[in-house]
Amino acid sequence: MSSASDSGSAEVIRIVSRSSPMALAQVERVRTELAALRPGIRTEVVPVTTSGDRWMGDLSKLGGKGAFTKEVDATLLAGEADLAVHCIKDVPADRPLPAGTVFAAYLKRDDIRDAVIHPGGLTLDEMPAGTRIGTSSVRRVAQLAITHPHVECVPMRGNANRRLEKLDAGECDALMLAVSGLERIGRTDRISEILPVDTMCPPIGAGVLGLQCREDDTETIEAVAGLGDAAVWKEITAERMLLHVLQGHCNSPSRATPGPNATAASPCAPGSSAPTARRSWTPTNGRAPWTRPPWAHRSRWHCSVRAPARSSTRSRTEAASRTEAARPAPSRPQAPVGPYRARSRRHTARAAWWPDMPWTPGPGGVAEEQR
Ligand SMILES: NCc1[nH]cc(CCC(=O)O)c1CC(=O)O
Repeated sequence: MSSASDSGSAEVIRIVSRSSPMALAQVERVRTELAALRPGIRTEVVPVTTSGDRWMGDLSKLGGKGAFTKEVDATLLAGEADLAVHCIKDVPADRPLPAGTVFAAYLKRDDIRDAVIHPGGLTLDEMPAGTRIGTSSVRRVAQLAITHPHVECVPMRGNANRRLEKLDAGECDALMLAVSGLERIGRTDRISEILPVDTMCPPIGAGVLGLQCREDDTETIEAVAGLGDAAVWKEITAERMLLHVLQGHCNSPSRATPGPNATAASPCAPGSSAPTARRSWTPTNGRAPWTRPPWAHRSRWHCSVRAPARSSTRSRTEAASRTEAARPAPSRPQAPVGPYRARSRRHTARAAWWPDMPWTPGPGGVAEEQR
């Protein structure tokens, strides 16, 4: 937060976000809620264009990760803004938040479901074979392949307003978009069908906005923390932990049903043609992978629960006289076999920060509860 020298004692929070109509609507929600909570604080908007907005090709070719968040994070870290508003769905969970930033709050959750938009008002079941659904989402493509194999998915990028224009221009016959996003841009009138979550399981983080601050900016963190919803904080922490263990991201076919009663999650579309569908976590070692990921021995988190070293029968002196190099390497858990093992090996370095990501400290005592 910064004090505006020109307006006396008034405090200003500069809010950075993508510049799409949906993102700007999200910022307006934050400004309205903040105005009610902290009427003394002024807000300014800093819109930025992200690489995800600029690149109209396949998102996975951009590295697929953080395409909608990188430039926003950079603006926050550069001190050109004090608060970033992100769709949690777009924030990678297979890596930590950019160093020096934290989430101060997750807002109350919106609708988590996906909608179908067909100009003639048809539902998926009513659509003739070969109907072209405009979506580039691996998750949507994979699930449609199971439930509605008669329709065809065609790549479709651009912000939601732009996609609606492309639909009207005949680039596809129907669209799939998040209900929450359509609510934000005021276009729920275009919805022809809302899909239940067991037909189209939502992505991790669906319908949730996160408020990200610099971690040393306690003033802003304290100012906006009150906008957060405690139940959503728990849901998002659990969901992002899951995505982290799967090493998934917004362009991998992982799905989770969020909500207080939902704990189930699965990689979608086994056997689907989506290349990342191979990233199934089906345990090959008879153990649920999230209980102890194969790289967990690298982490402080796991160290703290590691079994004590086997007691030695050698005398203390004998043990002490042994050189460091001669000491046997600490035993490590056997990695599971199969593709999961190959992957975990490759990601060992990145996995070293495992304990930091999901346990991002939160304000208002939530962090205490998490530990
Ligand atoms: N990557 C675009 C994006 N990021 C978040 C949402 C929807 C809103 C949300 O779930 O928060 C959308 C649009 C869409 O999927 O239709």
